[in-house]
Amino acid sequence: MNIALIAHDRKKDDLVQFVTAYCYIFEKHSLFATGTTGQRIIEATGLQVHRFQSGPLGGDQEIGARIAKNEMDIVIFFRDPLTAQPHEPDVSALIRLADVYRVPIATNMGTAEVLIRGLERGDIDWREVIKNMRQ
Ligand SMILES: O=C(CO)COP(=O)(O)O
Repeated sequence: MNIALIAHDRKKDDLVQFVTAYCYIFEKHSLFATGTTGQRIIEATGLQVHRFQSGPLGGDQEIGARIAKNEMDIVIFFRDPLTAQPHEPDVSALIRLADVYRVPIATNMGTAEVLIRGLERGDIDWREVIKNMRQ
């Protein structure tokens, strides 16, 4: 599965902790991230992560484009709801596209936990079926 990992600055420690804890699951999948988030994950875990641009420079839009092409299966996006983001329209657009294409998205650690355990159990295998149907 292709998994997008994104965190706003004040949530990056949480995401690094989360990915570290579930490293044994993440290592079985293809990981993508916005620039700085990806760098932090690589440094902390040694996992292979494809990095897009940093969020404010278009990284959210790049991930959104992958969703629109049905190339992203899961999005884990630890948003900071208490800090204004200069690229808020990009953030909204990414979340909107995940809803348009029914891509499972977690915007906080509580939901991410459920999502990643579901992934491990095979609850998200239907994504592979959808991808094969559209090919
Ligand atoms: O701003 C972001 C998402 O909206 C994250 O971007 P960075 O991972 O480059 O900090």
